[in-house]
Amino acid sequence: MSDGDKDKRGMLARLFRRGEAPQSQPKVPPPQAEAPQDDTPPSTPETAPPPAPRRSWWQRLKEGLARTSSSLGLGITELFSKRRLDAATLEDLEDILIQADLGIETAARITRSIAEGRYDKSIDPEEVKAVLAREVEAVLAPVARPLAVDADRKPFVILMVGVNGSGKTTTIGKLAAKFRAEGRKVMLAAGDTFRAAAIEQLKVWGERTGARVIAREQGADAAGLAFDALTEARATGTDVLLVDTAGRLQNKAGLMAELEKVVRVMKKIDETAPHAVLLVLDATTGQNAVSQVEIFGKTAGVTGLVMTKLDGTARGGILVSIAAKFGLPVHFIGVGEGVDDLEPFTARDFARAIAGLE
Ligand SMILES: Nc1nc2c(ncn2[C@@H]2O[C@H](COP(=O)(O)OP(=O)(O)OP(=O)(O)O)[C@@H](O)[C@H]2O)c(=O)[nH]1
Repeated sequence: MSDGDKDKRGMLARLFRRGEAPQSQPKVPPPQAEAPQDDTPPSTPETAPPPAPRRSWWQRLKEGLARTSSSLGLGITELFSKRRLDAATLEDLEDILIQADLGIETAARITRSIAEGRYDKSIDPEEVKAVLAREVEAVLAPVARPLAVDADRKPFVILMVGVNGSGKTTTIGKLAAKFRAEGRKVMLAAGDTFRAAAIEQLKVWGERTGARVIAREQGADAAGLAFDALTEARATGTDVLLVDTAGRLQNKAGLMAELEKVVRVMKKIDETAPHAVLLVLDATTGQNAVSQVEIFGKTAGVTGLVMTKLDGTARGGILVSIAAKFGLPVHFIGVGEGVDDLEPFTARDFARAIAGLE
């Protein structure tokens, strides 16, 4: 079993331990079988114990970004509790911001804003955090855009792309749960035909969310699968088709060519498809995410971003760097493995959470 397969199995085990999976053992259908069609939104069985009180998204966001905010917060508190604002303090502040991956431009913008009218004065660290939040929000506001699902496009096709392990399959599952909760008919295409565990993982998400899953055996042609899925989704009045793809390294030309083929083939059925191409970025990969945006943007025509695993890094500022550099819409962020740990991206909440404000 590869490390990736172990990761996936570990992920599933953790989800089930946390009680987010069905009450019974997950029944993973045999290879090539498809999850049963189910048009009713998922419901809680009558015998199920009452669910534990849910933490709000704000609580989960704050906890998820705690590594970044405490590292920034500690640095800022240490710096400003003893010193007056001078050139050296500003330089140290800039270093702290750059270390959190906020990017050189944004770091300079924040330090400029702090310096204004405060030179040679003592400053409360909380005031610095408030300026940080304000400036980060200003950078992020133009890119915080909800994913608009056009109901006239039936199905609305969402292609998920990204490097290995960035969180594509998990994000598809979380999005399927959201769309199902909105009463939409959802189909999942297990286009990550490279790895058997990815197909199995998507089938489990299909069972959990009541979304039909179109899957084939490992190694099958991903473009053919996407073609069949789109044909069936059209015929069955599906609202949203989410297409998974194999994790690919952005420097592997063959895999990129296969991705282009998936897009080409879907256009034979609907020339406007895919209607959204979401690049899933793992926040823990740091600055490497920048080159992923560049290459996937050229190859796959990325229309928006999802950033996952913001809970796994002290450098969550990478999202701010990417926003400032590319201006691509950021639709969702993930701060954990659970189904509720993905939410639409909002600039103000993210900025306040990263700055450690209440
Ligand atoms: N902590 C944390 N883990 C996450 C998040 N999103 C996904 N993961 C985990 O990251 C691992 C990889 O996620 P997958 O969804 O399998 O990634 P993938 O991009 O489909 O991977 P490939 O199939 O290899 O291309 C899994 O263990 C997920 O549970 C998140 O927001 N936070």
